[in-house]
Amino acid sequence: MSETKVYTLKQVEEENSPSKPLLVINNAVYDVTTFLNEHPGGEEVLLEQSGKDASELFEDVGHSTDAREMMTKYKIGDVAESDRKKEEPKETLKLETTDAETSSSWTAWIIPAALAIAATVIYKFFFTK
Ligand code: HEM
Repeated sequence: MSETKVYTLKQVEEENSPSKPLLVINNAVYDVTTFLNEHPGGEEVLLEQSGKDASELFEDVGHSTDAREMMTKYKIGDVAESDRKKEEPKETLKLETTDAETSSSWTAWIIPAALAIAATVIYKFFFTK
């Protein structure tokens, strides 16, 4: 825990071995060697994912807060900025979504407003007759 290194995904793959299984979860690197026997989900799933990014599977299981606290003991480093793929596209998508929502909300205002004006004009014609 004291030493925090920066790993590229390639380095994780290379340093990973059956005697030293490494996992990438949410952009952090974990050495689960001493945790294999303790994992309530079994050592097999950890070994299967070793050397890889297991974030999705880890989140799919819905690990508890206890599990998340526990994993800090096995953290040996972080994934290099250049290899952190997931965060960036999400931010870009969020911005795009916000833009689309903003423009569609304007459209959503213009259509009812136009309908209201049209209705007023039509009613006025009826009342004048
Ligand atoms: C360092 C990383 C990990 C830690 C500290 C950890 C810890 C735990 C803990 C404490 C539990 C018990 C339930 C809970 O408290 O949520 C659990 C269950 C489980 N874990 Fe993990 N886990 C890790 C990584 C993974 C990964 C990468 C996978 C899948 C590839 C996985 C699959 C499972 C499964 C399937 C269970 C459910 C077991 C059951 O309910 O029968 N875990 N884990």
